[in-house]
Amino acid sequence: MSKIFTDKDANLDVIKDKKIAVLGYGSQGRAWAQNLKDSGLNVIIGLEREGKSWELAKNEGFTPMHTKDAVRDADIIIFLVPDMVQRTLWLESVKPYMKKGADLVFAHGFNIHYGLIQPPNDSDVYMIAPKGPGPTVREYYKAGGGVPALVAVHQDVSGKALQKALAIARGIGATRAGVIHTTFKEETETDLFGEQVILVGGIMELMKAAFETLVEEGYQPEVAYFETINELKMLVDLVYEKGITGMLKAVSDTAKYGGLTVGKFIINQDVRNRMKEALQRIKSGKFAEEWIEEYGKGMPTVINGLSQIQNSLEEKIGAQLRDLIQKGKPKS
Ligand SMILES: NC(=O)c1ccc[n+]([C@@H]2O[C@H](COP(=O)([O-])OP(=O)(O)OC[C@H]3O[C@@H](n4cnc5c(N)ncnc54)[C@H](O)[C@@H]3O)[C@@H](O)[C@H]2O)c1
Ligand SMILES: CC(C)(O)[C@@H](O)C(=O)O
Ligand SMILES: [Mg+2]
Ligand SMILES: [Mg+2]
Repeated sequence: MSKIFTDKDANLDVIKDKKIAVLGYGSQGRAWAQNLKDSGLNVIIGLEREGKSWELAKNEGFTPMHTKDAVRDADIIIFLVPDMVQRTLWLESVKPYMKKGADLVFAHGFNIHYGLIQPPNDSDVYMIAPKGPGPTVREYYKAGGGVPALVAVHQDVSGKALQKALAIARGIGATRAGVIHTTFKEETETDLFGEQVILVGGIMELMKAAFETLVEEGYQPEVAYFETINELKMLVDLVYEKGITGMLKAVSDTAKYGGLTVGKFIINQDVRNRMKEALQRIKSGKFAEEWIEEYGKGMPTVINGLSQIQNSLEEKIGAQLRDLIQKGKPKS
């Protein structure tokens, strides 16, 4: 079994006197900045523009600075802007202004693994990759818990890069849940695979396909929504709490039999073959190439895809039912 690092393996002392510049105040940036600050660390926020993120950071107790000023005397520089923005930010606002030998830190390996950022030889380069969305990183930390993470070291000039990665993992709460040591390559490839094949792409299309099949066959959309989208959370919660076996034990024997037989008919060998194809595209760098090109064109596929989803029947039904559904949620 992989070694799992927890609080007892991570000491904040190694970074407690360092100035930490968090670049970006979005999904992860906001969560990391607040968690690191609440862990007693010295955090400053670096942003390119005085826009929405700037206002939010200010309203939440930070004094944001322009990136070039934030990195000037930072000891640790954390890239928490979108992956496609990091290279330009690095070249234009970090590299020319950073202190010699400052640490470069990432939450995902994309830019280092695919060679978009070439760090100087005298910097420690490491990663702490939370295995969950930014708002959850904050929510779990505030409630006394944490979201698990992976750590990896790309360059270790000081000989302390892993210790510092674990300290940051502790500062954001991840060592409360468990941290695994990996490589930039393994994190990048598995993270992209996970979000494409199941967490974002797979689950979204499975929900949509099941919902739309029922509606096309004349069933009430509200019934279809409860069945194919809303209840998913409860079954995933059971898997989260008690494993797949625990989930199977909670459902009827009819659901167990139907699930164990029809599940394999739906997610069949063809699907597994296409999963391997998707992984191959990631490993070969083809996906990265395509994503960089899409970003360069202004992300038309992302913008159109999002707009189609926003205007879909399942989203309209979900919006109508959500107030009522939320009232049924446990209050704790
Ligand atoms: N979103 C997640 O839950 C998640 C989970 C694990 C790892 N990561 C990784 O964390 C990093 C940050 O991702 P995110 O989703 O938190 O980013 P995000 O999209 O939420 O970042 C938005 C922030 O980046 C800044 N920003 C946006 N566009 C910019 C531009 N053109 N120039 C300069 N600054 C700009 C702004 O401060 C903005 O608030 C990425 O490497 C991502 O892969 C994200
Ligand atoms: C939250 C995810 C999907 O796990 C992350 O990898 C991301 O890129 O947002
Ligand atoms: Mg990701
Ligand atoms: Mg991920």
